[in-house]
Amino acid sequence: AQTIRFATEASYPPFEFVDADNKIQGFDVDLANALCKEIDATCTFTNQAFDSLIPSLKFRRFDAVMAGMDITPDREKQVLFTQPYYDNSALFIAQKGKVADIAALKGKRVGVQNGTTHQTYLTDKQGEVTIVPYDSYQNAILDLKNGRIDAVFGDTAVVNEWLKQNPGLASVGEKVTDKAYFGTGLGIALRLGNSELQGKLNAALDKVKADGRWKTIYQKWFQQ
Ligand SMILES: NC(=[NH2+])NCCC[C@H](N)C(=O)O
Repeated sequence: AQTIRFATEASYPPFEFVDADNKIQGFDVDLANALCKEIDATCTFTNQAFDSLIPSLKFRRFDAVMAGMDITPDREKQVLFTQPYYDNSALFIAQKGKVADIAALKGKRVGVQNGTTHQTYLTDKQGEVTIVPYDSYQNAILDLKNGRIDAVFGDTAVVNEWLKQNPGLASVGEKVTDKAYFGTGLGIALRLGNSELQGKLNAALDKVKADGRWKTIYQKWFQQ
């Protein structure tokens, strides 16, 4: 059977995280395994910095990136995406009672992970905030709790997870859905030209979406 080498950045529950046994787990991993089963492939997962995923994919260190990655026009110039496998949006989070709304973020320090759409959006659209880049969102949340930064900007599903774990934090303003930045959903990134693998994964996605497997995996990770 074919082996598909997946890479991710595993500090982003519930999409991907490293468990107590040092195994990479989460929605993306379960979905990837369902797709691989469908196409009779063996799948492996490795973990590395988010901003190095696309460059390493191009260098053929692995075959696919599944990392809660938004399908955006910018990235589509560099990689080939599957059809969307999850609808996405973004949300700000801060200490409860500290930031009234998005306008109140003016002049404040906002943490984002390097290489994310959140970082690009703030750079282009929120010139008045001070962007504080992190290697991982885990470290950004620690700094938010310690008061070193005023807010963090991340994917809505992940922000909701942080809210569950941290009663002292609250979301700020409405979800941000600007398609130019947050795209048309999350996709699996492949090398440009790898339409063979794209075709297989898209057909497998159609299957698992239609037969209820997608929903089962969704409920496991996104419903408490
Ligand atoms: N595994 C991760 N750390 N993912 C971060 C993804 C952030 C955002 N959805 C993006 O595509 O840029």
